[in-house]
Amino acid sequence: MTDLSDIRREYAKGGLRRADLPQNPMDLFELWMTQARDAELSDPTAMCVATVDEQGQPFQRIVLLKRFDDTGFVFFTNLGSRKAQQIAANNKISLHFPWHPLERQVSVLGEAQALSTAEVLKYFLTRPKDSQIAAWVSQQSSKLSARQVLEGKFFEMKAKFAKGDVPLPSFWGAI
Ligand SMILES: Cc1cc2nc3c(=O)[nH]c(=O)nc-3n(C[C@H](O)[C@H](O)[C@H](O)COP(=O)(O)O)c2cc1C
Repeated sequence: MTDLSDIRREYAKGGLRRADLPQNPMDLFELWMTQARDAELSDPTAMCVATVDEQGQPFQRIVLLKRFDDTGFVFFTNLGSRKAQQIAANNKISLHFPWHPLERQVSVLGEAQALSTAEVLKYFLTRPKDSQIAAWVSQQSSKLSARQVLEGKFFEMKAKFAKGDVPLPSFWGAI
């Protein structure tokens, strides 16, 4: 067994005092997100989303948080993906922000629900054109025979949508 027990450091950035906790935990999240951005952490919006399959087996993957407010946290994904399918069967999920360079982490428990197409479209239109095209190409959670297949599909779609706007794929959404 590989022994990593000699990897350790002091965690001395200071603790969390009950007196410093705001009434609404989202206010603290907002402050900590601002601090994570100010600290120039790489990917401060990256969070692990845990879902479970029919056997109750959890699986986690990174997604990017795109919005949050008192009603919840929003990320965008392929609606045919494993995560979307697992959420459709069991919408209990957990989010985790690993802000360990700041000696912090945030865990969120809750129930996922899909955003309306109108809300998804609003965000989709703000994405760079290549990201819009990538949404068409990425069949998440399925096996690829070769990387070139994916790249080939991307360039095929790029040519197809060279002129005009890229439409919102029906299989792309937000949770
Ligand atoms: C830094 C990073 C950011 C990612 N952001 C997203 C995202 O915002 N939405 C998404 O669907 N997948 C994102 N992914 C890919 C997911 O981690 C995952 O591989 C993919 O969504 C398929 O997951 P699933 O098969 O469990 O559904 C990201 C991966 C990395 C490494």
